[in-house]
Amino acid sequence: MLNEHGLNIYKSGLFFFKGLIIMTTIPKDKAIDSTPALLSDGYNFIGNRCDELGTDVFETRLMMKKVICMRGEEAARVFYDTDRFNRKKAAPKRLQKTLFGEGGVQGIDGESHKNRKELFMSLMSADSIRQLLGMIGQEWELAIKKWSTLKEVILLNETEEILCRAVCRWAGVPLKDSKVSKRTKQISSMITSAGEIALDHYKGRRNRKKAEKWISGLINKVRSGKIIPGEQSALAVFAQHRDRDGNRLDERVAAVEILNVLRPTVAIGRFIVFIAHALYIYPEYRDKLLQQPEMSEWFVQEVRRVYPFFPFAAARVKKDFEWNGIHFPKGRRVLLDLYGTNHHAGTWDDPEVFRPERFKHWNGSPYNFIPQGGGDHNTNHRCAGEWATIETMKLALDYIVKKMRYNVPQQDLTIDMSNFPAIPESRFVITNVNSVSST
Ligand code: HEM
Repeated sequence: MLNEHGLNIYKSGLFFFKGLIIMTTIPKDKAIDSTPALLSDGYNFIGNRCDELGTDVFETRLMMKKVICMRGEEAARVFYDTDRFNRKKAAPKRLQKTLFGEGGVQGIDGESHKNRKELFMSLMSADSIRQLLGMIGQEWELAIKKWSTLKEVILLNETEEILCRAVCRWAGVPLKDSKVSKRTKQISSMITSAGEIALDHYKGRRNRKKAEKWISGLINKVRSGKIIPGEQSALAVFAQHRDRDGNRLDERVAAVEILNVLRPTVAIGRFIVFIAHALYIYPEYRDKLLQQPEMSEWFVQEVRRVYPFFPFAAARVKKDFEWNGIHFPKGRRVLLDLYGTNHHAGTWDDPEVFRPERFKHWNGSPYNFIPQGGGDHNTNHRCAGEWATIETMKLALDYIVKKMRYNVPQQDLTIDMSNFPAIPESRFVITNVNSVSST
């Protein structure tokens, strides 16, 4: 489209003069509203448009509202600048009703965010993560024994149960054997329903309500002294925390935050399925993993980089600012493409190729590899559980490669990139599972 000066306003790099300031017109998506395109392009929605427009930042409309989309290391650096962006009212309501919950750490800013985040980070000491891994390891041992008696195993469902049992124990949340399946399904539904429409979405909302009620009940019992969880457990930390004025967290908000520990830990099951998928597609890495101790970390990082999980992070412009000559108006919703940044050709050679060795030379930037958000874990909204996730994945890789044998029968392993969150259609079925003794 041409503007009144005959310039194509959809392309980046064109300038117009406004007084003495040189402003770049933000490249614009051609569609009147791109919501249908978001649903069909899925994880590639921002990347496809950036490639078409020759830019890393463009404006579009989603649900008829203007949104700025960005990708890449420099964009991430700006996005995580807390002087420029806020999280209040940034995430769509439908995500709050299913995935995140309302009133939780994801949607708060400034001092209150820092204080709340401290509670999460206090759970993530090396010692505490070691304890979690110990519990997950015990569950893996039991699960592999059980799987060897089964005709077939759906890896996603089973690993979610392993993680649900372990994280509840670690978090001080009592969970009877008879309730494991029900609670795992409830938690898993919060994850899958976030991107669903109609019925499945409402099922997710219902499951969130039930889970919040369950955890609120436990918080009540802790506060009235009916149960005494481990001192440093998530249940104790969130139920007993008092702010500077001596006030407790609202019971429902505390429940949301405890679920902010349980839910994403169960979600690591998805990354474990991607590990199994990658080992199936690239079997040559099995030997490398046995021979090179560093390979385990690189492999896990490459799985987090290549496979689709969290597509975007959302924020709102805190006050008007200019970046690279582009105007960001106060209040505008901005989406940072997490998946697209991990696949950015400016940072990653052959970004679509699965090559764990690339992590030998990764520069460790907090802005170019951001599957769980970027910036600083304490002061930004970067995932509190990132280290726990990496260690849990390394443990799973160890079990899958060294402590069990299995077959991968014919099945539909297609990963539909328009599904949020994406997963192989079959959820990864394995058969003939045998445990391998370590002697
Ligand atoms: C399955 C693996 C995981 C993925 C893909 C993941 C991804 C993410 C992402 C993308 C964010 C938001 C970043 C942003 O908004 O800038 C986030 C935030 C968060 N994650 Fe994770 N996460 C995972 C595991 C975990 C685990 C294991 C925990 C806790 C035990 C956890 C706790 C949190 C919390 C509390 C936040 C909010 C942080 C804040 O708002 O300051 N996550 N995660």
